[in-house]
Amino acid sequence: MKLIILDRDGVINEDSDAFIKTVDEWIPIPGSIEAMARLYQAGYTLAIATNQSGIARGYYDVTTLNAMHAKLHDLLAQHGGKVTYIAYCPHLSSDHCTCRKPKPGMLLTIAEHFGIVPHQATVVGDSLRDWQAAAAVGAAYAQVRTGKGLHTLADGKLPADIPVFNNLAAYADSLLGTIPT
Ligand SMILES: O=P(O)(O)OC[C@@H](O)[C@H]1O[C@@H](OP(=O)(O)O)[C@@H](O)[C@@H](O)[C@@H]1O
Ligand SMILES: [Mg+2]
Ligand SMILES: [Zn+2]
Repeated sequence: MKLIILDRDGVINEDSDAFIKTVDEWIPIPGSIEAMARLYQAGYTLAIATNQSGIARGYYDVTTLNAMHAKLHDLLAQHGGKVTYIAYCPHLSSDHCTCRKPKPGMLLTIAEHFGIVPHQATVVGDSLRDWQAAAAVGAAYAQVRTGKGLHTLADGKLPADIPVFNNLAAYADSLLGTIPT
């Protein structure tokens, strides 16, 4: 199985330091929906592992989160794409859960769901904690410059050999060997 586990905010959709609190604030990064559709049509299975501490903070609830993901599913369906599994962590760091990135709990849950070992997956993220979660289970990792990506890269804590892409579309182009349009 070719499994790609995507971070959500800053990779698929625009991120905000004020959190993405409503369906209207959930806005796809240009090219990301199309990139996910191309990956799906090329035989990749797509999943999402996303921290959503905004739930614990009371900024939005699970019903709103599900409405954001319904919007994502609809957009993907319109483009012939699909995301098969969405894992989210609703907790705060102080909750000491096992699912909040940088812990790999969501990656382990996703891998178990698909019956694979986690190191067979590739994680795509914009934040250091996305890489840390991937590294914890030996999964491959690709960094994007969107969302908090440039800030993450400027921090200089990512290993120098991590592949970096301008956005999810560029990652898909690289993986699929397509020439950017
Ligand atoms: O990038 P993913 O994991 O999909 O989601 C990140 C979001 O849950 C939010 O995560 C928060 O981090 P804290 O939860 O406050 O540490 C902040 O970085 C927000 O800007 C961001 O929107
Ligand atoms: Mg992110
Ligand atoms: Zn959690």
